[in-house]
Amino acid sequence: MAHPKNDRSAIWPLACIYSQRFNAGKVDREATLQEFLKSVTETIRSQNVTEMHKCSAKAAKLRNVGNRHFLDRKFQDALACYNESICFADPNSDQLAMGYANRSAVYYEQDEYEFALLNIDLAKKNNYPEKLMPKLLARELNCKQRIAGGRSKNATPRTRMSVNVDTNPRIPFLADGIGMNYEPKFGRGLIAEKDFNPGDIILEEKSELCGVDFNLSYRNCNHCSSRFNYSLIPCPTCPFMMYCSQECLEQNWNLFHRFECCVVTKLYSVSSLSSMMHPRLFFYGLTQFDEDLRAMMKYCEKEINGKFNPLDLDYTNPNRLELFKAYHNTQPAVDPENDHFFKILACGYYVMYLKNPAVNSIIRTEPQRRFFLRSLLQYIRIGFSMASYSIDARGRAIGTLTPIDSLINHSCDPHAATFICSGTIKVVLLRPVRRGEQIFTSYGPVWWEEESGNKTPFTCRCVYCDRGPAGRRWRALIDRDFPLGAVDDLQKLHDIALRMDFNNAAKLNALKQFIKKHARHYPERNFGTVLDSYRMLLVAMNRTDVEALERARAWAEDN
Ligand SMILES: C[S@@+](CC[C@H](N)C(=O)[O-])C[C@H]1O[C@@H](n2cnc3c(N)ncnc32)[C@H](O)[C@@H]1O
Repeated sequence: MAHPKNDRSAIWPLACIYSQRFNAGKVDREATLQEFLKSVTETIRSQNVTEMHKCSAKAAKLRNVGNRHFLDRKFQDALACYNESICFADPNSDQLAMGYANRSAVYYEQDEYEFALLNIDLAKKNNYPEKLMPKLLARELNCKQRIAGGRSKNATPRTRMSVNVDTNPRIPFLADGIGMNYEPKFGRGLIAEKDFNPGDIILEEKSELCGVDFNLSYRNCNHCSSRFNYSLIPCPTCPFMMYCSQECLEQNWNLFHRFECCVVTKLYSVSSLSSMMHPRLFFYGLTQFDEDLRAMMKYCEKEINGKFNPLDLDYTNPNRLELFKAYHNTQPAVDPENDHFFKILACGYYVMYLKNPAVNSIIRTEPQRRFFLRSLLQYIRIGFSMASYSIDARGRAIGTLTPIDSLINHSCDPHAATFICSGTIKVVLLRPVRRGEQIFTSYGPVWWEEESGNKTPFTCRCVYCDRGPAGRRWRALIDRDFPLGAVDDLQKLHDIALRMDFNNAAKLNALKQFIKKHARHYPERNFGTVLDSYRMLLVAMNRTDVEALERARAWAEDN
C-alpha cells in the first residue's frame, strides 16, 4: 500500500499491521530477531511510505479549517489546525507568519494576552505581510493595555509545587534522605533514610528523553514534552515536530532529531505511539560518544551493571555521558507478553533509521549494524520497563525517561503520586513514610480502586498482591472500622470539601492534617478515598500552577 503524499492519516503503523498478524497467528511470536528483521524489511518494502515535506499549500488548507473553527469559537480545535499549518508551512512563507497571527487571535479571544503577544512577536519576526500589519499591531496594543490594566489571567503560581524539604546537595531536585536500595523482589528502588510526611515533594526531575504520540506531535514539545498552551514553534525542516522554545529545538536537534528529521514520516509509520523515545536513547549515547561508534560499542558491550546507582552521579553539573551510562546500566525485565512486539519495533526502527544518510554513514559494517539492532531492542525493553507515561482520555501517551524517577517501583498500595506535567516529573507523598521504608508510587492500579481494571505489565509483588500470609494479614486490615474520632473527622473533611468559601489550598491542608493524624489507622477503606481526594486535588493545583508558570514564561519571552 503506497501512501499518498502529505496525508498523515494514511500512515498505517507497522505495529498495528503486526498486531493483526500476531492475533491471526500469521507470524510466529517465537521467531528470532533476524527472522523478524527479514519479515519487517519485506513489509516495509511493500508499504513504501512516502516521506512528507513542508508544503505551504497544505498549510493554507489547514489554516482555513482552523479559521472555520475560530469562527465557531472552537478555540482548541482552531489551535490544533493552526499548529499543524505552522508545521507544514515553508520557513519564511506568509503561511508561517499568518499561522502565528491566527494563533494570537485565538489567545486574544481567550484572554491569554501573554500568549497572544508571544505569537504576535513570532508573526512579526517571520515576515508578516505589511498590508495586514496594522490589524496585528492594534491587537498587540490591546494586549499590552489589558495586561497593564490588570486584566491578565493569573501569571503568578499560587503554590509553586516544587521540592519542599531539604534537598540532596549533589541532586538539587531530590529530597535529602532518599537513597537507593536493591531487593531481589523489586530490583533497585528508592528508600527513605529518614521520616517523611504527606505533602512532602521529594522529586522534581526534568526530562530530556521523551516520546510523544504522533497525535500529540502538534500539541506537545517534542523535546521536553511540555504543552506550553499549544504555543509551539516548528522544526524548520520536517512537518511533524514542534517545540516550546528555541532552546528545546536546538537541544533536540543536537541530541536526536538530526538522525530523525529526513525519515520522520517513516519513523512514525513504525509506531504512532510514544515509542520514538526508545531509539532516541541510542542516539543520545552516540552523541555523547561524539559519534564514535567504536567507543560506544566498547563501552556498551561490557556486562550491564544492573545495580548501578544513578544517585551516585553529581547533578549539579550534569554530564550527559554519565547520564547515558546510568540509563544503559539497567536490567529491564523481559516482558514475555510483549517481547515479540518489541522485536518488531526494533526491526522497524532499524530499517527506517538506516534510510537516513546521517545514520547510514555512521553505522556501516555488519557488526555495527548488529550492535545497532541489539541496542534498539535493549532500549525498547528499558523504555517500556523504566519510563513514566502520562496518558490522556483518548489513550494518547507521552513517555518520559529520567534517571531517578525511573528507580521508583510500583505498589498497589502507593505512598506517593507521580505527576508528569510540562516536561517535569514530580513525586509527592500522599501518606507518611518511615525511615527504612521503600517508597512506592503507583503505575496505575491502587487498592482503593479495585474496579479500575488497570494492570501492571509484570507480576506485581506489592503487599496488596502478595498471596502469602503477610499479604493476607495486610488485606484484612482494609475492612476494619474507623474509630469514632476518625469517623467524625472524616465527616468534617466532607463538609470542608463542599465549602465554596474554602480554596483548594485550605482543602488540601485539611486532607493532609487528617492523613497525618489518623495514619495509624491505615489501611482502611475510607482512608483510600481520602488519599485519592488528596491526589486529585494535587493534580488540579499542579495544573493551575503550571498554567500560571507558562503564562509568565510567555510574557518573559516576549519582553
Ligand atoms: C521503573 S522500573 C523500577 C526500577 C527497577 N526496579 C530497577 O531495578 O531498575 C520498573 C520495573 O521494576 C520492577 N517492579 C516495579 N514494581 C514492581 C512490583 N510491584 N513488583 C514486581 N516488580 C516490580 C519491574 O521489573 C518493572 O518493570
